[in-house]
Amino acid sequence: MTKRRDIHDAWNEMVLAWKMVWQASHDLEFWAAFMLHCDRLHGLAREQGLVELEVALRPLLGMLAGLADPGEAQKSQADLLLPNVFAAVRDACSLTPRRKQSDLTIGENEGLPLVIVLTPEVESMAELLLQMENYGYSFRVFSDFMGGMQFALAQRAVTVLIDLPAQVDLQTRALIRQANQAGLKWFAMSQQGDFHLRLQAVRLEAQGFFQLPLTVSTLVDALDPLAYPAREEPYRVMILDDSATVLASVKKALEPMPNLSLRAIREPDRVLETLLDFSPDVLLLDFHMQDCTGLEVAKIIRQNKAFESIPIVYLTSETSVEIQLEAMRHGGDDFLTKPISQAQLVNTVMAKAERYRSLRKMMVEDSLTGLFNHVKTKALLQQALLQGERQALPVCYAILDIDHFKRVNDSYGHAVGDRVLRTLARYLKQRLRRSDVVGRYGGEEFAIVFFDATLEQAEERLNSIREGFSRIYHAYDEGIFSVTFSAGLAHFPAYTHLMELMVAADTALYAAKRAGRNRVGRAPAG
Ligand SMILES: Nc1nc2c(ncn2[C@@H]2O[C@H](COP(=O)(O)OP(=O)(O)OP(=O)(O)O)[C@@H](O)[C@H]2O)c(=O)[nH]1
Repeated sequence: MTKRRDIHDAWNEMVLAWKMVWQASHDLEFWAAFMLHCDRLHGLAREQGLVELEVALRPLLGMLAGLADPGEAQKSQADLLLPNVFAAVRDACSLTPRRKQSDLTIGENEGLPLVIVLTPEVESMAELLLQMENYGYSFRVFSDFMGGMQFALAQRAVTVLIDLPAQVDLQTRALIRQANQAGLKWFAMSQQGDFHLRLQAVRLEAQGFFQLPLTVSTLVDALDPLAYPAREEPYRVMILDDSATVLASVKKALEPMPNLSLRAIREPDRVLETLLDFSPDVLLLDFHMQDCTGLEVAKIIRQNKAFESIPIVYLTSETSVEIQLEAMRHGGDDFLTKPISQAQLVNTVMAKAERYRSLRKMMVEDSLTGLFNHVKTKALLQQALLQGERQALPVCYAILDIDHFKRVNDSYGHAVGDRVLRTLARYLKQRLRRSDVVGRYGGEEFAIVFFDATLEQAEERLNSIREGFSRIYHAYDEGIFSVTFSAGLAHFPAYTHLMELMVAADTALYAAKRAGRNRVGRAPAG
């Protein structure tokens, strides 16, 4: 994204120094360190003839030069000046010059979900939006609401954030109506959070309301479902019935259902292979077939550990309660008595499938972060290794551990610690490919499986994630802080067995910790 790496790096260091000031604005030493970084950036700007950046830095340097007894007032003053510097840095580093049509541009990357912000207070958004860039969004901020909305519509923005004035004027109403008509989702934001304004936002069909100042986590929580909608796979329903008439009527009832995929078979001896291949969320099973009973088929299915919890619903004309109870004792979950009403069939199938899905989700997901849990991550790593071996493709495995996480809990509280874990989880998911596996290994440890990636590719990706994550601010009651992580990386085929690979990554992680943390360690070639 940048062609002036040194400017970019100097700015990042300046931001890190600023964070220290933010946390202790009375500490002169932190101010002095911050000033050194400002000086350095200024020097680079002069060397490279970046006049805009030089000019933007001048008031800040002037203020810092006269600093004697710093505190909150000086912090606020610098807070006002920094967005200008930031905008000039962006201009200097941008591959393409900043387009004049928007007042502030964050994230030039093509393909990133675009968010448009309409606000008269353009500069006040700069820091927040810089943070959001780390989460994979690109932003345009407009003070001209009309121009901004046109841009949003033309560029198919994911959403628009509109700074609502206390009295929503006619022009803003017209713009909002235009967005609603085009199906463009928008959020209201305002310094005020009074009932009257919230009511107006609701009536104007806002997706949500943000009271300013806005935190990164609130914004990401609201934007993620729009930008990255969860891909809900259709429920898979399998039916085994030797009657063509029953199959036809079940198909007629279920096939038009959206979000449902049906697989029908008539031969009992194909049941195991079809279960394996189709992996249904519910099985409809004929109770009386020519060659065997449904009860016998259910027993065969339940002998197999992989299928022991699939819901089985019998289709039967059997009305004897005793026989039905006997069948339930042997692995059945429900009965549908023929002739089956369409509504009853659809309701039963959906209820069973939904419950089975959420049960399976609970079994594989970590409840805090929504990532795969330890057991599932390990199983997926094993699967990736087998696939890598079959297809002669490299597989990398990384274990990540947040640095000094105990201090985060001790200094800011367990709840803030939990939020950091969730932030890292979300950040990892956003920055990795869909084909990569991300899991929470336990505590403050995470694991990644990079499929079909060389050690160099995985290391580069991991380092970029590590740097990005270290730039994210985490908020607590009284300010902000940042954290880093260390990682250990090992790869297949250098390590062919699961345990060898995991131990190698673990050893590399501890070497990275010993070497000073905030780095990626590589396991030796094996
Ligand atoms: N908030 C929160 N903390 C957790 C969770 N699981 C583990 N922890 C904490 O994570 C911390 C891990 O601390 P240590 O193993 O000493 O390591 P560290 O402080 O990260 O230090 P290094 O790994 O050596 O950089 C402990 O304080 C645990 O209580 C969790 O789910 N939520």
